[in-house]
Amino acid sequence: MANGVTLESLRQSLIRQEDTIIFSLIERARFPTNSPTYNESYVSTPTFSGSLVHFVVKETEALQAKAGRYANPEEHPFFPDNLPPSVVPPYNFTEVLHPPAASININKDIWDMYFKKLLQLFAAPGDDGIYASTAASDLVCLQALSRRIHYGKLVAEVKFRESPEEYEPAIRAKDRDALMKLLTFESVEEAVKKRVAKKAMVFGQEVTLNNDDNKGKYKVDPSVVSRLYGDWIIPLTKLVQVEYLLRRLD
Ligand SMILES: O=C(O)C(=O)C[C@]1(C(=O)O)C=C[C@@H](O)C=C1
Repeated sequence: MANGVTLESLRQSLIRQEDTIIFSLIERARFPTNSPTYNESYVSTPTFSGSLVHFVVKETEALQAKAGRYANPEEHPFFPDNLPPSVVPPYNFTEVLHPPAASININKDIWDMYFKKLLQLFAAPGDDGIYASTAASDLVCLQALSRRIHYGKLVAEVKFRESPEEYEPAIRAKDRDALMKLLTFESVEEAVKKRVAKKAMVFGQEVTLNNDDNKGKYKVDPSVVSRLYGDWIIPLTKLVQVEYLLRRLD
């Protein structure tokens, strides 16, 4: 494969990204749900009105755009409209993806999934007033999830290059179901779900000098992490793969 990218190397990266995602969930779980962070009338300035989390993500993305973050094809902003240009020298990222990939950004779905489904599964109900830090940890979670899910573009490219003759008829027929079948490896998905639960146990345990303390107490419920992957993260990664493949022959 050109550029040294293989399905195996991409899977290794997805495995490493599990660590980032699980640590980000553990950090967010330090805070209770803190619902005022998501109140649409919390911030009102002459140039912005909306929730605190929206404000923090939008303003942070503007700064990171200036620092060149979104010149990297692996990064996708949640609020792409009116982002300022980069002020840093351009880096020549190797082009692995087919150019229409750039039009795929499912962060809106990721945003909705995170706030409507995921958050209440791992943040305890309550309000401690620490809203700015809560929003900052939400941003870290969202960026880690977005990076992982959009990695589907690379995974799909490699799968296509490995067997174009299998994918081309389904792409031409715009047959989403056939593409979904071709790109699915159930045994890999099962391994991912088991591994992330195990990582949540290891990373989220209380570490004490007395081995017997806190047995079975985790900072984020391992079965919830497994469910986040099985019900949302993997399906959205597969959705990105289908979207990418549908444009692969454009
Ligand atoms: O490893 C792959 O082949 C992927 O496409 C990644 C992934 C995942 O999201 O973890 C998605 C679809 C496959 O069924 C297995 C795993």
